[in-house]
Amino acid sequence: MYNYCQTFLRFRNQNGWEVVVLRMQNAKILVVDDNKSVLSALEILLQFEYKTIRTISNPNQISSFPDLDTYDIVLLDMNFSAGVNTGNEGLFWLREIRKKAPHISVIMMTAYGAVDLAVKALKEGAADFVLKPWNNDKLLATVKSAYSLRKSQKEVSQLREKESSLKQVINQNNNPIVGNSKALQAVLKLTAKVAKTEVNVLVTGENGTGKELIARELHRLSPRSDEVFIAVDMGSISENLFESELFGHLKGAFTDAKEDRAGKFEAANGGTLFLDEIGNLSLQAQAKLLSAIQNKTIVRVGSNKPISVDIRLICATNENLDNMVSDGLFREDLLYRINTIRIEVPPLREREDDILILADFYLKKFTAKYGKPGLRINQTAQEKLLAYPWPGNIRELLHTLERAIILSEGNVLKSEDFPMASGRETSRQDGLPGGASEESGPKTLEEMELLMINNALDQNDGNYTAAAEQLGISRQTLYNKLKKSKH
Ligand SMILES: Nc1ncnc2c1ncn2[C@@H]1O[C@H](COP(=O)(O)OP(=O)(O)OP(=O)(O)O)[C@@H](O)[C@H]1O
Repeated sequence: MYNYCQTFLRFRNQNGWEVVVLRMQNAKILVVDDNKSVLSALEILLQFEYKTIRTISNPNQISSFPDLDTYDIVLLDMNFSAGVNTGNEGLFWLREIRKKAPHISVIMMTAYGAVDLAVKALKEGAADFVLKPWNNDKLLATVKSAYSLRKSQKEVSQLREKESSLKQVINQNNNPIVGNSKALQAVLKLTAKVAKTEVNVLVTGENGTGKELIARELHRLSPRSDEVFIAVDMGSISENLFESELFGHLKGAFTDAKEDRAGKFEAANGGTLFLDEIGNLSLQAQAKLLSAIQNKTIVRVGSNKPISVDIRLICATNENLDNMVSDGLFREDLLYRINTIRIEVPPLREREDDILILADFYLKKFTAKYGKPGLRINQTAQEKLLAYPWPGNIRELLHTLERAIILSEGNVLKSEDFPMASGRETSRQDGLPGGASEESGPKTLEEMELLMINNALDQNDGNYTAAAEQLGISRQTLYNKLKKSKH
């Protein structure tokens, strides 16, 4: 009696009876042998374990065998013509199968004493071989491991497929870079030039100017564009999570480490890692980052095993890192590492030519989103948009438009639909915000920003998140600006 114990599941039902269920593998197996009794013996043996068994006695049928590529395993005899023992026929058919369906695991069946032939077959891609006459248990074990191999190959290829579609989704840039100004065109030209290289890039500029868009463009135009682009906002990572977020951790390394986890460096391996708000890093975190960049290796928290990583690094900041270096707040050696090429994205107020083009782009986008086709911006409103200094840059412009479109009732957006807090034109026509007179009003951009922040906080009952949202800046930036104004 064969040992079928792995094939059955035994359990007791609610009446206490032992129930035995046949556990069948969903595999499809094809057996090719010119000896009919071999075919029936193998069919009987295998049908207890595997769902689909087909047999053919003439190998010529292999070429025209329907849905061959849906099979998982082929058990293939090495010698077909009676009296011929060279095994060449078997090798020929092995090649044919591998040509038509390279993923199939082929197990060769060879006569005792023909092991050298079997080795030849292994070199040509066979998964394994069994000697005839076979031992049932051994044959079942061989088929079982060939099927496990086949299953894991299937899983790997499915995972690869999923990975590649995920990469496409992650890398998909639904936000094109819009604008015609000379300043933006110069930035795009430099971006395209630098993208082809592997150098580390530092993208600088005020909040909302499009630094992340430029970083994505650098990746899109780079030789790594088929790999992932991973963005990390350093402003939102707390000091004690920095290491685990970036370098990963082992299970049990700290209280919340319930399982091993790869960090962003490993996730970005082969692709681009974008570290936004790099100026927010503590000196301690800067030292760890520098070591990872210099050595091109990371060590997961709780481990001492270095892991090599291959990433292209892009950093961004709205801070003046040179000043931070002078003030001892940023490591000079780190700045030197991340700063091979610097791309400065100009603020929107310095590229006025882009304002109406951007407004038109986002008008189309939001009118489609909110089902308000045909909405247009009238002349005075356009002039107001052009005159406003946009301290929150493009992010503020698109939030302003979105709000105006949501609240609009007619077909035309007028000046009063854009209640900006302040601006060159606004201050002339509508008076300064918060009742400030021209003399007592803010004199510098920083003062104006502070006034706007305070107004937004008032309007949102002191809620920082809502105020930041209204101004089109991140909560962290709002904090930074308030902190700066107190010094
Ligand atoms: N040239 C542009 N064309 C179209 N949309 C733009 C452009 N520049 C920026 N945007 C949009 O403005 C928003 C802010 O851009 P982004 O996040 O790239 O700015 P940022 O400088 O990285 O901001 P932060 O410093 O706050 O991280 C995004 O929604 C982006 O799609």
